[in-house]
Amino acid sequence: MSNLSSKPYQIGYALTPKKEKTFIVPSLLSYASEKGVVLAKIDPSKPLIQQGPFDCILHKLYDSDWKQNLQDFASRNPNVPIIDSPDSIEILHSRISMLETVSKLRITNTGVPKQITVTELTDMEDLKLNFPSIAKPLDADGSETSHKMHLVFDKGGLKDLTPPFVLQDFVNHGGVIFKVYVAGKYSRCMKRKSLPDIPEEKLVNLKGSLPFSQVSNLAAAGGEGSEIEKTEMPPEKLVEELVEGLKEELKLNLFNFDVIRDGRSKDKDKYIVIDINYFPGFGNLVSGETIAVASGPEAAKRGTTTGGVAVVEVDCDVGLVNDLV
Ligand SMILES: Nc1ncnc2c1ncn2[C@@H]1O[C@H](COP(=O)(O)OP(=O)(O)OP(=O)(O)O)[C@@H](O)[C@H]1O
Ligand SMILES: O=P(O)(O)O[C@H]1[C@H](O)[C@H](O)[C@H](OP(=O)(O)O)[C@@H](OP(=O)(O)O)[C@@H]1O
Ligand SMILES: [Mg+2]
Ligand SMILES: [Mg+2]
Repeated sequence: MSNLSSKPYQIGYALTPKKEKTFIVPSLLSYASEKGVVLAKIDPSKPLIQQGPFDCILHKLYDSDWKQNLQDFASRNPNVPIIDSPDSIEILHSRISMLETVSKLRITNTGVPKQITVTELTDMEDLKLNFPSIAKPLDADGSETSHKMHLVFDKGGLKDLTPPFVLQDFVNHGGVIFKVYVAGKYSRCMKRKSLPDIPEEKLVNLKGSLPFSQVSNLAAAGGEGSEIEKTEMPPEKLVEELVEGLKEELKLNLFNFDVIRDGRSKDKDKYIVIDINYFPGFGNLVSGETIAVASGPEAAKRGTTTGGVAVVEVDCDVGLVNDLV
């Protein structure tokens, strides 16, 4: 598939400087232009309707001015695919509504860890809590603080935390996490280093809480004989059911979700979803992996955009390219 029209296909992108640096890489721009695709930087401080013209909008900004700007543009350009809809993205910005999407799926052998929302630290005494647990900021809006987490070993560990947060059961899972990247109709599951297990016998000596942030971004522990190498991938069918179910539920083209094996279960094929992210770091895919994103007609089928003609190909060495369907 390639751009059959003589006019270049214009993708307008609105990203933070950090995201632009990791995603709009020189190899992407040159590869895109070979396909008749131009990636044009949007100035989010100016009206979108005065920029362009655009055949597709790709964005990962969340402030209210940008949302209004995008809405004004969409109302005048109903046929331009927006990847992805702010309303759909919003569901992932609360760690409660995020995981509720998984609970709605009717898929056996999967689920989410138990979690409670803590809005204030009073009245914790009579709460039945499991330890160890993980305290995660309630908001998962991409801010620095949204990744600041704590392992909590006993009730005393709660006093240092700042509500609102979710207190999620810590589930031993063998120190390896599975990150499933979804881009339109394509998906890839990859292994990444995770928090190590906390054996019962160690727990008795652990008190209070321990801060950490974004362990899954640690360089893959790879190497011969490492935990990661030895760890089996989840059943393909289960991953596929989760991909299709979450695509339907979330109505998103670009996302990934974190899955861990449930070490509490006697069934070694029980896996739980612990996190879902909009427009993650596709460049983190193992080099040479190539996935393609179908928005436009694919997305239109799910009613997230109204048509449009974008199939984009992500190659972590090259980045994101758009082939017109
Ligand atoms: N319920 C859990 N049980 C065991 N380990 C967990 C659990 N939840 C999270 N973790 C560990 O903590 C890490 C960070 O958790 P999570 O992915 O929810 O945070 P995040 O800041 O949203 O990360 P990301 O960078 O993937 O967006 C996970 O990669 C995993 O190693
Ligand atoms: O290893 P991955 O690709 O999962 O790392 C992602 C991470 O999961 C989140 O999606 C980050 O986005 P925010 O949650 O908005 O912080 C991504 O950061 P970004 O700067 O690439 O958007 C990480 O790459
Ligand atoms: Mg995660
Ligand atoms: Mg996350």
